[in-house]
Amino acid sequence: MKALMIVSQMVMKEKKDVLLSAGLGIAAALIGISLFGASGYVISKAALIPPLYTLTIMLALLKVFGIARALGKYAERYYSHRATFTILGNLRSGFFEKLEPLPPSVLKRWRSGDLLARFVGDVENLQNFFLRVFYPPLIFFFVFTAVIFFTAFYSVWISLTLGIGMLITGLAAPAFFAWRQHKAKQSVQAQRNELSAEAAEFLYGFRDLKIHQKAETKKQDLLKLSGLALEEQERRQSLDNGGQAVNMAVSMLAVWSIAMIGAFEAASGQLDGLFLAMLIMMGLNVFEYAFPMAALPAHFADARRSAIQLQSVAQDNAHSAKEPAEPFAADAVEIIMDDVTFAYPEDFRNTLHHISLELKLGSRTAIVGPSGSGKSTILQILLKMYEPESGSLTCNHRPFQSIDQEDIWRLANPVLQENHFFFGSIRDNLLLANEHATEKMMEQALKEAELSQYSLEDKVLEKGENLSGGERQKLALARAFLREGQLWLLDEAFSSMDLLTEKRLMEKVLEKSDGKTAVFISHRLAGLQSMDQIVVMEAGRIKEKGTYEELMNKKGDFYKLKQVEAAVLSY
Ligand SMILES: Nc1ncnc2c1ncn2[C@@H]1O[C@H](COP(=O)(O)OP(=O)(O)OP(=O)(O)O)[C@@H](O)[C@H]1O
Repeated sequence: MKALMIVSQMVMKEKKDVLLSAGLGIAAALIGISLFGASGYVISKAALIPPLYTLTIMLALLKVFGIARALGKYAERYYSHRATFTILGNLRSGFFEKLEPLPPSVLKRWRSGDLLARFVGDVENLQNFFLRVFYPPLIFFFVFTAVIFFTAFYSVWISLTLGIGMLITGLAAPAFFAWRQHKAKQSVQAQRNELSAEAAEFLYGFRDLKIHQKAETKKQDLLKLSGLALEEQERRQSLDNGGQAVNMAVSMLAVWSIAMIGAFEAASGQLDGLFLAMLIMMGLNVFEYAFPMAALPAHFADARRSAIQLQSVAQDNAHSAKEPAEPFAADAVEIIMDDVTFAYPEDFRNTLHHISLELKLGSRTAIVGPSGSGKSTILQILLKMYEPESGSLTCNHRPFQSIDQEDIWRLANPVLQENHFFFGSIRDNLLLANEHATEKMMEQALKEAELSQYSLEDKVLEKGENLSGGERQKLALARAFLREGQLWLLDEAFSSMDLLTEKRLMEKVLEKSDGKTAVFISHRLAGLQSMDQIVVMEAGRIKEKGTYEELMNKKGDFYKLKQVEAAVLSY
């Protein structure tokens, strides 16, 4: 319920439009019922051949009712749709605002297709909350109460019949369908989210599935999910149709009863026969407002599920949200990691054990070690993507916890193992690193990253599919050359390049990052002489630390790794 309260609050933010549309909706409905009632009365009156002026006045009145009803309906639609779309916009931006500050580590917990489906489908579902859940009972209650009250002046029994019809269509039938809806475990949207998550994975992994001849199996799984989603949609449709049919049947029965009671009362002189047609017409019209009540439980359940699904993403934000930190900026960075132990969320083992590391102002550190030893994890922690379990980190003597992630990212100049490239041009992808970069700066960066064969206009496909692995790394370096970060973090930034290109570009990076704090993660051990310290990792622990000379003289792990590398290269 708490989730729906948040949506209700969002609806009430548009109080003016909501109240206007409700007011106009009630007015238009009452005018419409009056129009029908008055038509019935005029038909009956005309049969008694009244003076011409009476008929003229009554017909003029009908025309006024007709115009007023049309205007009222138009205005009601205008305000209710304006409210709906503003609410939809607020929901979208509200959800995005909740997602935006989420650290990538939290976002990674969600499957991309699922997240996208939530962003589109669940948010869209909630727009129905106002039009199909909030609004219909309001109109239903006011219109029925007014008509029951009005008819009571003519016939208590007809008024009572309308009251019973109101209870059945507005309470009993929706309660029955709410119970049926409650029995359904899944919702259409939940099925769609699952289908979307699977479809996204199918598309991402299509090439690998094809190569491993598993595309057909995956396709069958997808078709099965699609079938389930369709089944759910059909079940939901039949529930809607059932609700409509019940309300239609009840309304017909009620109108028929009104006709019978009216005829009996007119025959026995309790009711002036002149009003019989009017009461029947009013009865016929008022039940129109009962039809949306039948679908209300299904829409309510959908809105509730969607609100919960969206809230579950937002809750992650609440968990990770901290007090707003004091802004942090620096011209140079010194980071001290002290006895840091870390485990990935939902991982039972520690990935890093008691890591202590000093990244002094303007120093260069290389982290080496076998695959899986925790090198990239150190970088993730330096980027504040994750918080350590124990131990502390300070940046320029300020605790990491008190520094906003955004401030760390602003200072950082990262070239990670996987860099994302967006569909667009080389220019678009470079501007991402520095939106103020001029054409000249971007051309220079391309040249320095040895990508002069590309122009800024050249196309980049989604995820940089049309670039080679090495070219993608060069483009990532070009981005880094455009940034003015104080903390260079390079994780296997040259791993897809040939040795000569790697050497040249490493020299360029050293030149560009001169005087700035830099961390280089590498499998290769060549060219580390210029590092201020080399850290050797193994199984999440620091095995050795020192300058190149110190480690070579020590003849420990680094020395052995160098020997192995030399042997492999000469092989
Ligand atoms: N997001 C994650 N969730 C859970 N475990 C992870 C995650 N990322 C990495 N790990 C685990 O943490 C350990 C260290 O990984 P990390 O990527 O830091 O190693 P690495 O030394 O950088 O390896 P490589 O040289 O292959 O890039 C590995 O055992 C890996 O399985």
